[in-house]
Amino acid sequence: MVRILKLSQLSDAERAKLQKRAELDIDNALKVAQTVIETIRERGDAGVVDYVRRFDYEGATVENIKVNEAEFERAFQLIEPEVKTAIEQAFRNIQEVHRRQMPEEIQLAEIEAGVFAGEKISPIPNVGLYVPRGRGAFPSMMLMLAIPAMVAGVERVVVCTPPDKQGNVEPVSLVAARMAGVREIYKLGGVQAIAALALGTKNIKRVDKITGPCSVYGAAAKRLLFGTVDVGLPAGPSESIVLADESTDARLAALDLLIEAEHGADSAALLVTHCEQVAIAASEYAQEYLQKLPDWRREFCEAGLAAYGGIILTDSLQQSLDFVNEYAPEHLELLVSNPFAILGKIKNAGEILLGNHTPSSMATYAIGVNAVLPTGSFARSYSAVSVYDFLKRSTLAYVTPEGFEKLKETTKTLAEYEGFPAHKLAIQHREILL
Ligand SMILES: NC(=O)C1=CN([C@@H]2O[C@H](COP(=O)(O)OP(=O)(O)OC[C@H]3O[C@@H](n4cnc5c(N)ncnc54)[C@H](O)[C@@H]3O)[C@@H](O)[C@H]2O)C=CC1
Ligand SMILES: N[C@@H](Cc1c[nH]c[nH+]1)C(=O)O
Ligand SMILES: [Zn+2]
Repeated sequence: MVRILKLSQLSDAERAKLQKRAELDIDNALKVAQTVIETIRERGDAGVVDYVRRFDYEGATVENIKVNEAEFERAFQLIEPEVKTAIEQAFRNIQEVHRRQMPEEIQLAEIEAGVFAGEKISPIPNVGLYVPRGRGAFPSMMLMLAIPAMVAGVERVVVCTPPDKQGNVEPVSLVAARMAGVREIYKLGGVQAIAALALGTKNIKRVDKITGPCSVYGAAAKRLLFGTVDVGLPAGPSESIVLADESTDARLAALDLLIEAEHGADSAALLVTHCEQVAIAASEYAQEYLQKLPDWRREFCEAGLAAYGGIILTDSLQQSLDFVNEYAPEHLELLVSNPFAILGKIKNAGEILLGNHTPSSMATYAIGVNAVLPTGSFARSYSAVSVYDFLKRSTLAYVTPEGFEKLKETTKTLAEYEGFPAHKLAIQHREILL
């Protein structure tokens, strides 16, 4: 049985524990990350290689940590035809979604007569994408990061992803990267990846921004290198809420609970409902479906559901909605009779999936919406990865002689008040010079 927790009977401490999820035990990882970062700062490529050898691939050398052309070609040979077809459809949909996000390059509006203001959008010149590979292969994450970067027009896209023990990068990720036009891939994971991208070495030029989900080690490195590089959204252990009402098919609720739970023992998979029958039935079905999973994934589910997840029984749909908004889940499935009717009440969620035919696995792989999402309650303020993660905005202004007349007194008055005489002079002299 998956545990059923009655929300009204939870103590404040129990509620806070749920809310916290698997708060990364980052202290130990911070110590490791500090040492690795300092070594890479001092020893550059040699330091990077030492840590690849220690953590991932014993045969790493300065030469072989960059994926070469032969490896890309081999990846295209290795990929199964049905996987290639699937990747192609995913690619098309992700590209379409992100193309539609692209704003106009230049926006300029007349604010008052002769005063034009707006923005110019430009891509970030160099970005590093982190594609994880600890507890699974993630070609889907390669697509979710590389496609928006490509659509945004980033000039240099660098990918870091851990090698396996034989020194190989997962081949479908290589195919996905190449389809998106990525040419520069390093076989680096965890701290050494983030440090190399942030600090730069002789062989790996530094980037302006790093984005991508990672485990606690990558997260620790990002925390320490914040200030040296833009580290993007906080995307850690996966979490979801399936919201159910009396109309929900408990089998669907149970299935979708397990989508999240199987990611890892640190995943937070929650089913939230005010309907006791649905809660009990879903708990039983989940037990049944768990038996269909391989041992290691089932163990992840059991551990995560007992520690951070489970079924939350509320008193009403409104209480369920309040819980959702307080929790701010990465993924939210509305498995209720009329999801559109309650959509307006959802305030905080990284992703909102509506109805019975929109399970979060489909959003992860095929729909086209981005599956790199903020976790750990950061969906309160951060958004899914999008083209905006790879763009920045310069404000833009143009003032005509007519506009100058309209703004000059205000500018002089405020410059005088703030005590900036050169600011005022630039206006006064223009009145004479122009
Ligand atoms: N929020 C989101 O959108 C997404 C989140 N995720 C999350 O990202 C995370 C990915 O983590 P992983 O699968 O573990 O992959 P990972 O690639 O982040 O971690 C593997 C790396 O960790 C390093 N490492 C492992 N043990 C170490 C040790 N003892 N000391 C120092 N470094 C060590 C190694 O260098 C290795 O390359 C998961 O929590 C997953 O749920 C994954 C996809 C999407
Ligand atoms: N759904 C995952 C990402 C994933 C990729 N592959 C499988 N799952 C997440 O939100 O973290
Ligand atoms: Zn997933």
